[in-house]
Formats: sequence, structure tokens, C-alpha cells
Amino acid sequence: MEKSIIDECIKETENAETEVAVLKKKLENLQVAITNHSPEIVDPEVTKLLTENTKLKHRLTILNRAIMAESSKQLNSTKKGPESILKTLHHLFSVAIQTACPDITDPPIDIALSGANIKFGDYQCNSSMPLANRYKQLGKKVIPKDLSNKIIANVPPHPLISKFEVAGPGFINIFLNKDYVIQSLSSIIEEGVKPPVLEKKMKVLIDFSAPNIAKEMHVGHLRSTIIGDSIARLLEYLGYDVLRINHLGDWGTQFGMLIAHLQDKFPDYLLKSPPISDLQAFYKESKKRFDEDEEFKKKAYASVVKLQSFDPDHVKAWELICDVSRQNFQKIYDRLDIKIIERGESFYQTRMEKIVKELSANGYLEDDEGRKVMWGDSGSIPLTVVKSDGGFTYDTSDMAAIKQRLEEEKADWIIYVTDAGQATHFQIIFACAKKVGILNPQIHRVDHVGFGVVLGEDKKKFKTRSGDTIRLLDLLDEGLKRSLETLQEKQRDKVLTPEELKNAQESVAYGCIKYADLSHNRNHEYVFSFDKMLEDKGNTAVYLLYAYTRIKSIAKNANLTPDKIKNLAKTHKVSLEHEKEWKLGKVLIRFPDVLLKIVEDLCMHHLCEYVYEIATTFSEFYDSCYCIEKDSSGDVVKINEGRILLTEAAALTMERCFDILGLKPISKM
Ligand SMILES: NC(=[NH2+])NCCC[C@H](N)C(=O)O
Repeated sequence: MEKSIIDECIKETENAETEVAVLKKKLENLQVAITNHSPEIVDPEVTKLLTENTKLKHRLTILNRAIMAESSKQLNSTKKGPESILKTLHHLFSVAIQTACPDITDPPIDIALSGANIKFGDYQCNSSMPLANRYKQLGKKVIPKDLSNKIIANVPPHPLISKFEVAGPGFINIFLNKDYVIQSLSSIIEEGVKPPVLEKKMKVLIDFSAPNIAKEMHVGHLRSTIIGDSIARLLEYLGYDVLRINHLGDWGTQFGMLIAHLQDKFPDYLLKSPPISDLQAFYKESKKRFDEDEEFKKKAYASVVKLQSFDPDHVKAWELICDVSRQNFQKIYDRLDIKIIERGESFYQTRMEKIVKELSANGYLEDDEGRKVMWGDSGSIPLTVVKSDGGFTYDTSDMAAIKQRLEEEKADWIIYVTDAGQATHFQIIFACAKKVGILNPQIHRVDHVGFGVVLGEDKKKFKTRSGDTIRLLDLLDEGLKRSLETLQEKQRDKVLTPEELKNAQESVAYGCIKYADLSHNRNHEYVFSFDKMLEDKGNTAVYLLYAYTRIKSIAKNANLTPDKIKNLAKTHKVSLEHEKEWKLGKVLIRFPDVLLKIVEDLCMHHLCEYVYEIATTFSEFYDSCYCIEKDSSGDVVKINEGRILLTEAAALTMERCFDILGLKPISKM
């Protein structure tokens, strides 16, 4: 409905504008007539037209204002989800700036959160200085401060804003309206923490985890698993159609030797499942034979060929081998509560054959000493599409995969989560896919979400004492052991039931491993340290989980269940009078902005910083504002409902953050 009002207004404005232009032209013509001929003839006509012109101009201004008010109303409608403060301000100021500076095309709209000093407002618009520079380039001298006042006068009215102040050389300080924030927080309590409205619902395919069969899943894969899962959780929450894909390394020449070795060692493998428990040892044995025994090598090559042409016995052997790895991977996914669909490299075998034919037929492949290569646009290094022995590579499977994902799966957006070392690989894949018309940057989005290596506390590559890769299951076990010790140090075992203790132990152990990873900027390497991640101070999962239980216990102490608090919100206002209440309230309504920023750069540490900010701002609030008062015998004598409501809004927002980060908060720990 609002849309049709806007359309109508726009139409009316356009009509009025055309009329103004026509009248202007008429006036000009008359002016010429006046000077050239007898002025007394046209005089009454001129006067009439002039009055009409003024009237129309006035009507134009009114219509323009109506459009602005209507479009900001549309932005403001809370039914669909909370609004992004930054986006709303950006919209309001772009209307104001375009009206105030009609001669500047594509004006800079610079909106930012103000610093800690509340004197400078809550948000700032810093556009006047660059705008004055743009005027200077046009040969006009404009004082930024004057420009700021003109901009302010043109900001369409909006319930979010209480007032403006122009400061310094021309900064516009924006002060938020308390009632607006109260309203936003009440809807959190009454309706839950809703995601901001999506501009466009997209189908997103997230390629993450992706360990390799017969090799140990290592900490790099753990990082990919944790980061990928969290991005998936975020995008699912925002309402995207998410497909979580495990691009398992389950294909390739190493399977030749594994199958050949299996056939030799367990000849009755088709009838009886071979008892391989340690696939890595099995891999080592077969590799040794492959390197030392020519006969075996030949057999191994023959096996690959048979497998790739889907010979049933070879496929069976391959499945047996994959199953051993799969079971181990699944144990890790189960513990960390990771949902993912397996679609390994093998899935693309026939598609690889097809795409190689197509690339070759269309002249994209070049011969390079027997290999067939393809160059991307950037030209750095080419993809090896076919090896000299005719086999396919990691590159081939990724070309087939990107085609399958965009064309068959109809994904709008693909996200690949791997170590930063693979950045070039993906750049070339994207460039080649673009070159052959699979990937269209106008409609598709592709991201390589890279991450740095995991280091041990000695700042060297994370390894066991003996220099082996650390087994992830051992690492998770160690986490469980250490988290139990931490809880025992705090004497939690004396207060919690065995079941509660176990829940707390798992929540802390897996939570701290995930959080330590997510809270670091993923582009940097990070040091894996149980000591650090189990600290109860600073930005750690332990600190946050405790902070959350403390927040939850406030209402519990007042005998207020979440349902009762919901009802309370109908009769009481969230309290934002105290400076610390106001500070917390403003942090809480930033949630949509934090999520939208992550959609842009896919850096989950923004969310960790945000949830930490909630916890620390909450503790500032709690230090200076009582929520319940007890008498000397410990009985509750007074409840401050407005503050209980604020507490609930904080707890609900934290819960949402935890959920996106894959942490499981517990009510008692
Ligand atoms: N489509 C992809 N290439 N996904 C990532 C695969 C990661 C690969 N299996 C590795 O261990 O490094």
C-alpha cells in the first residue's frame, strides 16, 4: 500500500515538475516578448503565470516531503523485522543531502557510530567536509557548518532521531530517541530477537570442512568446520536458503593404491567387512608398497582406472575405505553439533569428463608438456585440468563443482571456507568460470573465506610433542578434561547435579574451542591455547557463558519466568533513564547492523566483539543499577520491572549470538 502512495506521489511530482518546466519556458518567451514589444499587452498574463509558478513550486516541495516521509515510514515498519540503524540513517541523510546539495552528483554519505563520549551524540554524519570539497572543485565556496545546518533542515522526520547538533568544523551529531529504543527492546521481549529484513532471498551454498579420506582431519579442517558452520547459522537465521556442502577429498589417484592394498590384504573384502580401524596406518603401508614395489604400482594404476570407470568391485572397495574415514569425521561433527551434507569430489567424476570435453571443444585448453591447462584472466598460473597421464585434478573437480553449483543447484552465492593458502586456487577457478560463462558476477556472488594457520603455544605449527598432526578427537577429549578441571576449580561440582555438570563441561569445552577460533580475525593465524580459552576474564567463551548465566539468574531470583517477563512487557516500559541503562539499550539495538556487516565481509569476529560488548556493558549497568532489592534475610522486597525487562532483552540478544556462534548456553553452571 505504501508503495502505491509513493508511486502516486512520484507521479504527481513528475507531472508538477513538467508543468513547472513548461511554464518556465513560457515565461522566458514572454520575457523576450516584453523586452522586444509592448510590455503592457503581456503584463496581466505574466503576473498570472508567475503566481501559478510559485504555487506549483510550493506544491512540489510539499510532494517531495510527502515522498520522504512515506519512504521513511516504510523503512520504519517494525512488523517485518527490526531495522538497521545505520541503514535508516543512511537513507534519511541521503535524502537530506540530495535535497540540500542538488548540484552534487553521487554525494558522499558518511554515517558512523559516535565514540564513547555521549556529548557527541550516538551517531554522526560526517559528509559536510567532503561535500564542501566537492563544491570547491565546482568553483563554489561553501562553509561545511552552513552545509550541515542545511542538511539537518532537510532530514525527513523519523521516530529514531531525537535531535541533531552541529559540532566542530561541521560534524552532525545525531541523538537517538529513547522512546524508539524502548519500543525496539519491547518487541525483542514480546516477539523474540527477529532478524533484519532481507533485501533479496538468495540460495547460498557453503562449502566447508572438507577433510580428505584416509588422511587425518586436522586443525585446518576444524577451523573450516567451525567458521563454515557459523556462517551457515548466520545466513540461515537471516532467512537465506542455505546448502551446507562437504566437498570431501574422496577421489583421486591415492585410491588406486588403497584399493590394491585392500584387495591383497583382505581378499574376501566383498563378503566380509575388512577390520581396518587405523586408516592412516593402512595408508602408510600401501604408500610404502607403492614406492618400493613396481608390480604393486602397476596394479594401483590399473585400480584407479577401474574405479573411475565405476567397476562394481572397485567401487565397493572404495566405499569400504571411505566408510572408515566417514565414521571418524562423523564423531567430530556429532560432538560439535555440525550439520553438513556429504558431496565429495567423486560426485563430480562424470561432470569432470563432461566439462573437460566442453573446455577442450571451445578451445580453452592449452597443451603444456603433455598436461592440459587453462589460464584465468589474471594470468598468474594456469589450472591443470588434465594431467599428463590423463587423470583429473583438484582443479578439474572445482571447475566441475562450480558449474554444478551455479547451473544445476542454481545457487546465487557460493562460499568456500578453506585455509588462506588456497586463495590463489579459488581466484583462478573464479576467473576461469567467468571466462567460460559459468559465473556471472552481475548475478552471482562467490567468496573464498580464507583463514590463517593454527599455531601451538610455542608459535610453531600446531603439532603433538612427537611432531605428528594432532588428532581432532584427542583434542576434543583434552578440551573436555580441561573444562572439567576448570569447573572443579570453581567448585561447581559441589553445586551442580552430575547431569548439569556434564552439560556445563561440554558446553564449556566445545564452546571455548569454537569461540577461540571465531573471535580471532580469521585472516590471521591464531595460537591454540587451552589455558587462554578457558580463562574466565576477557573475551572468552567461559566469561560469556558465565555472564549469561548471571544475567539469567537475576530474573530467576525475582521469581520471574520468561513468560511472566513477556507479560510484564505489556504493562511496563523498559527503563532507559539511567546513563548505564541507556548505554546498554543502544548496544542492544545495534544487533541487526552487526549481522549485516558480517554478511559483507564474512568475518565472524565482529559478532564475538559484539556479544562481549553486551556482556561488559551489562556488567557496567548491573554495577550501578539495582534490579531487585533484598532485605537482610535475603527476601526480595522490591523489583525494578523496567530493569528486569532490559535484562531480558540483553539475555535474549546474547542467546541469539550464541546460537549463531554455535555455543550452547546453559542456565546453570
Ligand atoms: N571446493 C573445494 N575445493 N573445497 C575445499 C576442499 C578442501 C580440501 N579437501 C583440503 O583439504 O584442502
